[in-house]
Amino acid sequence: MKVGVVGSGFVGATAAYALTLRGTCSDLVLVDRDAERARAEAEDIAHAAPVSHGTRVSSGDFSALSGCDAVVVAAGANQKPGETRLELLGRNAAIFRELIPQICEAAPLAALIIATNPVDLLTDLAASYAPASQVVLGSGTVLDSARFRHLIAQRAGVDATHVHGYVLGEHGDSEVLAWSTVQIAGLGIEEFMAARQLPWNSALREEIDRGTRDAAAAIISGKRATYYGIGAALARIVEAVILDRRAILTVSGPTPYGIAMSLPRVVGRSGIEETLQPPLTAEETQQLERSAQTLREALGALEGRGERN
Ligand SMILES: NC(=O)C1=CN([C@@H]2O[C@H](COP(=O)(O)OP(=O)(O)OC[C@H]3O[C@@H](n4cnc5c(N)ncnc54)[C@H](O)[C@@H]3O)[C@@H](O)[C@H]2O)C=CC1
Ligand SMILES: CC(=O)C(=O)O
Repeated sequence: MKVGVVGSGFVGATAAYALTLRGTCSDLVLVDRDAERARAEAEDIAHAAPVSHGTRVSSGDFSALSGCDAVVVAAGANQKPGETRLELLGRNAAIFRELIPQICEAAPLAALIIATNPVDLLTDLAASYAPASQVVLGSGTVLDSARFRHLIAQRAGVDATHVHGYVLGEHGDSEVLAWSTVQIAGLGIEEFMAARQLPWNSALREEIDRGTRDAAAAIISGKRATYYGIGAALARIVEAVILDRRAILTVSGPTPYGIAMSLPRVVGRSGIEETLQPPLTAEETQQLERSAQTLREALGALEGRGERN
């Protein structure tokens, strides 16, 4: 299995490192318009291979992506403190117009896994710039769902891998924390906390909501970028695709709302194999519709400025 990473900055390099530590692929190639950066990151990550799974790690230009089964796309601008993800749209859409056709030409059989923000809109744009045969999906709210589960696990005092629950909609400020989907040991959050005699109330719920929604801004203000969480999430998504895991992940792709965003999906060799619609409360459904509206408006504004094509 061969995986490419285009954009070898904080996110791309960390995803490559996570893939190396997981032993997901035999070959990994890093590409960046800053070729020296890609070379240096590849060399550094390659030094982890002999003490992990022996992955062959290299760097190159687009032609080095030939034969890739999956390509992670993490090229483009990241947020500065105080900036929203949607504010990156114009800059990163311009990069994608040139970049996506080059990747698809070099690696026509690769599944493209988009991380660049705003990830839902760039997933939509990437799919429109790629041939119809190319699998394209976005990392969506896989990271947000992990943050949500982490914060719930802390309060519940259990292993986060045993906490289930989904963040849906935009990977961004309008995302929907679907509390009705949270399950621990087959119990809803309130039942679980009551069964363990742990405190649970609306203030704790609000604290988890804010902690999930504001996680990126809080990390960016402290260290300029987020990359460990998303690096691990991207490695997990790549693995689900190339190893046909049929994992349930909230990746971003087409929805009945007329825009790409996250819903729980079965992810395997052909990318999104199935989209699932959990039974949400009326309030969650409304929030999801508002999230879709936010994304449609942002894309409409880009089109209005003639910057889509
Ligand atoms: N989806 C998610 O959950 C997350 C997404 N991100 C997003 O990932 C993206 C990358 O973030 P960072 O790695 O922190 O930024 P970074 O600035 O560290 O890296 C971006 C890299 O892209 C490269 N690049 C730019 N244009 C290129 C092109 N045309 N061809 C090849 N390489 C190109 C740059 O040279 C740079 O090395 C941002 O848009 C950021 O917002 C970040 C964290 C989480
Ligand atoms: C930067 C970003 O999108 C995140 O960490 O969620």
